[in-house]
Amino acid sequence: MLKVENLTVRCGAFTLKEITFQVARGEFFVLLGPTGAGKTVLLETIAGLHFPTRGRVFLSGRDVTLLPPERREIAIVYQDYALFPHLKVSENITYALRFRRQSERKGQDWREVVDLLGIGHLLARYPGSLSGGEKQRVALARALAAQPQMLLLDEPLSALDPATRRETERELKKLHLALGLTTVMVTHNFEEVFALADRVAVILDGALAQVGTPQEVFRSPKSREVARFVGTENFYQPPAFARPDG
Ligand SMILES: Nc1ncnc2c1ncn2[C@@H]1O[C@H](COP(=O)(O)OP(=O)(O)OP(=O)(O)O)[C@@H](O)[C@H]1O
Repeated sequence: MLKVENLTVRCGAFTLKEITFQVARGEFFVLLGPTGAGKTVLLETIAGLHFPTRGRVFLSGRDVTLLPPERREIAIVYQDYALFPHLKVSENITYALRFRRQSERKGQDWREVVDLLGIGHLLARYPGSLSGGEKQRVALARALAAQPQMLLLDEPLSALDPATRRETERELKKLHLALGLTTVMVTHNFEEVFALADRVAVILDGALAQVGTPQEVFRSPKSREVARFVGTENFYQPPAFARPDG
């Protein structure tokens, strides 16, 4: 579904180095790493908001490396929701559909997404009157109404209080199971990885340090750096063979 091949991206003084991984259709894939590791730059390169200096991005076998964002059929949702304050919730959700012909619309109707997210009662309200959790659901509904091939989420839950965060996490899981949409999410929250991810990629200092299921990455970190990041105490690397002097 998504194939990222040898991706190198320069962003100011920062470089994302030779990133290669694949995400299967319907998979929930998480990019995990400390602050400044390059997760957002990677996500935005997949979305077409940065262009790589080397490497390729393929979506369903199509090389989209040089395509602008609007031709990739990808939706991206940020932690700050980015809703239009002067438009009602319903207008926010249907915003991207205004220029589409009926014949181009496929899959589920936006009202089904509204039902799945339980936000039907909010349609006539303006974003300013919504709670953080409600805004995030509306932002998700707006992204999904455009019927993307893939959903990108940049720390979608990090602005929420712990209780709302867990509730929205469950909603996200439910939505993913219902729609089967290929999803790539950025986070530095370990709990979210275990609650949502089929597989996780650990990004450290602009490089991909390990990819695997959450269990594989947390129980068997491949390097001292990954072990340190995931907080594994019992990482053991046999000492190098000591050569006798002389
Ligand atoms: N447009 C830009 N111009 C210059 N440097 C940038 C730009 N965007 C990102 N960077 C730099 O690239 C590096 C990686 O940033 P990025 O936002 O991808 O990190 P992150 O892993 O998503 O961190 P966080 O978890 O804090 O969001 C940072 O050092 C950042 O300052």
